[in-house]
Amino acid sequence: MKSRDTIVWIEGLWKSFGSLVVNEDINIYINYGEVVSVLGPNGAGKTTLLRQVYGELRSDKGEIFIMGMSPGKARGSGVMSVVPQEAMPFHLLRVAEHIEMLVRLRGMSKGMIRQCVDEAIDIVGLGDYRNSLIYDLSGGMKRLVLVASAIACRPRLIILDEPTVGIDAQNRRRIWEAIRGARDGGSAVILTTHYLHEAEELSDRVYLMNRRILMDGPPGELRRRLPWVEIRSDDGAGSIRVSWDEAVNVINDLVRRRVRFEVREPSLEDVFIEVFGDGHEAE
Ligand SMILES: Nc1ncnc2c1ncn2[C@@H]1O[C@H](COP(=O)(O)OP(=O)(O)OP(=O)(O)O)[C@@H](O)[C@H]1O
Repeated sequence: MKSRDTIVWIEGLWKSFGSLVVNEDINIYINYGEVVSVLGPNGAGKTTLLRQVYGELRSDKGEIFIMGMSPGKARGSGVMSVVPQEAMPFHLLRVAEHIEMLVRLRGMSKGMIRQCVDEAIDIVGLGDYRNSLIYDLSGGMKRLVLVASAIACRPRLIILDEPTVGIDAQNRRRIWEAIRGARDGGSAVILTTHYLHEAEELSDRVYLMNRRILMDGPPGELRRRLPWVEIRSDDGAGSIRVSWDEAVNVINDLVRRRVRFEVREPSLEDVFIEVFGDGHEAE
């Protein structure tokens, strides 16, 4: 619901390319201090949606307000930052120079820049590479430079389109920490990812979309909408999915027969498969 805490308000948004409708009647809100993930299969229209939020694409119909401003105005006033899908940093700059340049472009006052550039470098763990030429960094480290540039000096809204694609586990965790830190500092973060475990770890709320929004809510709430629990036992029965009520009887029986077993609750990936089918590319 829209409230005093709402920073992004999207209502009745439509976008087509020729005859292809990519976003259909999208309604989304994001509050300060919230991480919101937009999830869906390839071609679901996630990037197209984000491009409208950061003012790179014009919507056909509907409204987007960011702190009460149009996306173009919000971008011009420096309240948001973005890491677009497949973005590359400027290769001929050094790490600290890159972050500083992007922060300056957002109009930060000079006195504060040094401190928040250093803070961002620390958060993503690039301290040893502060003065390295970006050209010489690995692909994953270049991604860290982009994320550091986006979170530095805490813009009110941070937009990240698949920020961890192709990133190793250690650097992925650094990006997660950066996102959590931004959230804890009061920024709103909107991101897309195909890594459902990542969405589950990070998000306060998720939107599942395929052209239009099909489901939304906190990950825990969406998981609880699946009416089963999975029990894997060593007695040859393999895995079975039973209702929560039945689970009590099954588990009592396994305990009585001294059979080893594991219980698995539904994950966000199970929700995704339920909504979109199992031909998706989630990890
Ligand atoms: N500029 C464009 N012109 C024409 N069609 C486009 C354009 N941009 C995107 N599309 C089409 O719109 C649809 C949605 O694309 P979009 O990139 O928004 O999906 P996505 O959910 O971000 O996909 P992915 O998960 O693969 O990144 C696709 O069918 C794509 O081919």
